[in-house]
Amino acid sequence: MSLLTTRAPAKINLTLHVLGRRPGDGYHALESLVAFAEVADTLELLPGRDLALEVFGPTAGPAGPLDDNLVLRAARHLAAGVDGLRLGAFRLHKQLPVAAGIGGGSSDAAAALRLLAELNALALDHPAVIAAARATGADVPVCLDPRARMMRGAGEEIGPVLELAPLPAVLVNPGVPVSTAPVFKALGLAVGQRLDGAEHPSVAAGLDADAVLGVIAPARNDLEAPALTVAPVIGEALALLRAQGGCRLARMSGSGATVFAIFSDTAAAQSAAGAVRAAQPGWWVEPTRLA
Ligand SMILES: C[C@@](CO)(OP(=O)(O)O)[C@H](O)COP(=O)(O)OP(=O)(O)OC[C@H]1O[C@@H](n2ccc(N)nc2=O)[C@H](O)[C@@H]1O
Ligand SMILES: Nc1ncnc2c1ncn2[C@@H]1O[C@H](COP(=O)(O)OP(=O)(O)O)[C@@H](O)[C@H]1O
Repeated sequence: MSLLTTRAPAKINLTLHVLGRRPGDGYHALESLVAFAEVADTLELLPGRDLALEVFGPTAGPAGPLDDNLVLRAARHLAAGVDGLRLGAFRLHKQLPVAAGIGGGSSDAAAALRLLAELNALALDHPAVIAAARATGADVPVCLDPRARMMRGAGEEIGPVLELAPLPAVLVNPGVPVSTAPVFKALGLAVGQRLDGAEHPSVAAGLDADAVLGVIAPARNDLEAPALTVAPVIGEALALLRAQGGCRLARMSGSGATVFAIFSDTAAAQSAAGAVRAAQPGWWVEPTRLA
């Protein structure tokens, strides 16, 4: 079989409610409306006997050692679950910011599972594929088929595709890597402790942009306050986006530091991205659509 290719889009948590900290594994129980951006890493697989990986692109260095790369980890988990799995050499073009709350590594891992599933004629809902996704990281299952949906539990419960209207948006990363674990830790929850914030609104399928805004505006990202204590520059990025014409909502994604803003239309998003780039030339700024 010849070269297989897929894109690994940035994951955006339009909402992220923390319900509490589970007894047992101590992971946090979440309720999150997840969508995906157009901006993406790219992953290729050249089928062959041995598992290999080459990483290149602007954020290849920050992604860390090759052997720890989530692409290889996901492939090894799947190989452990499927006898005689056909493998090959991956080539990852890494351009998403790393440790950024947009699940770049998780999306790369999910992309690796998609390519291996294709090569081995496995369905994406094959139990071994699901198990490998879960074993690789909490965010990997929702990235397997990257389309807007609800994510619950620690990330293992995935709702149906919601077919939301694409939202014109701008993503901004202020250049500070933020690891996920310290942000959850800064919430300060004891194992078994539950939080009683307002319930997550229910999200119907097929909503237009106004209706999506109506649903997410009163919801929240409960990791925003703890992330601000770890990286106060997140507050500057939010303020800059909120000051742009046509900005309807600005919020942090995941555990940060990337923030997103939803705009009234694509032209407003493009012009806001230009203004943010001019004000902060060192920041990562991407006009995009979320769906
Ligand atoms: C916060 C979220 C929201 O989508 O995204 P990111 O900010 O990472 O993009 C995810 O829950 C992150 O998923 P992921 O980055 O795959 O997490 P993992 O590698 O499995 O876990 C990293 C660490 O985060 C904590 N963790 C993660 C998920 C969760 N539901 N509860 C947790 O407490 C644990 O301390 C764990 O050791
Ligand atoms: N393919 C990959 N891309 C990015 N980071 C990776 C990858 N493989 C392993 N990692 C490691 O995973 C950690 C989390 O990365 P990432 O998925 O970018 O975080 P986040 O979900 O917060 O955006 C990084 O610190 C990095 O060392």
